[in-house]
Amino acid sequence: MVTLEQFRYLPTHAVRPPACYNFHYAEPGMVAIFGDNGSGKSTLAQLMAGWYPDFLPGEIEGTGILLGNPIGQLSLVEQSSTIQLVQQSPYLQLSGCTFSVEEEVAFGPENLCLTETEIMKRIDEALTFTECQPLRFRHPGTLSGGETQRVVIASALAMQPKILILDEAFSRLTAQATVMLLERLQQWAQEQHALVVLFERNPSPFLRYCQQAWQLRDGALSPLC
Ligand SMILES: Nc1ncnc2c1ncn2[C@@H]1O[C@H](COP(=O)(O)OP(=O)(O)OP(=O)(O)O)[C@@H](O)[C@H]1O
Repeated sequence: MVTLEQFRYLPTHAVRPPACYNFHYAEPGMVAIFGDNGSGKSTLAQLMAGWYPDFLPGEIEGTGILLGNPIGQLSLVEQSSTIQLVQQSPYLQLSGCTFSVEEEVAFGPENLCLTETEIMKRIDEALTFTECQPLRFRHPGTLSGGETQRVVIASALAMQPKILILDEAFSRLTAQATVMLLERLQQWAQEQHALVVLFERNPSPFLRYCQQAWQLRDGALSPLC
């Protein structure tokens, strides 16, 4: 599903030498990439989410393939139905133009021109999955950090992506809610034949839910298990 071979991203006005990534994973399931603050996790997560070149200006070298498409070939909009990225700051990912959680989760699927029945089904499933049903009619702007984070994850799931990238997406959740979501995501990935890629600083509690893991350090990925 994701292949990076001698893949380098050279940002415009780079302040440090480019990292060289080697990464390949083609099975459904959950994997993780761990790295310290500033190790380049978010940049790699964005590259895997197809943000180059729309939101990552610069040059790329080497081979980078996402779901069979070379990185940079499809626009972000074209990729949104198959690849979703959830980032650390949930408030930045709300659309800002909806008045309820239900509308917020519907926002992506509505742009796919699905039937009303299919959209409602996806909303229901995503809200149940993330335990957001009680928030359904709340205004997104009134939610807590943890609630917003779960709504943003629900919005990504409602797109039924083949690659779901979660960049420190559990940072505002309780340990209990994190474990609940990890268990469900592990099962979801198998059922949907999808790949979940976690980007986190610490292996615990994430490592035990992953089929494979890597450490991002000094601009290179090395296998952790
Ligand atoms: N491939 C790269 N080549 C050159 N610079 C990079 C590359 N990847 C990241 N950087 C730069 O390194 C810095 C840290 O990157 P990034 O924000 O991706 O790290 P992070 O691990 O997500 O950090 P944090 O955990 O603090 O959020 C940024 O200034 C980014 O532009």
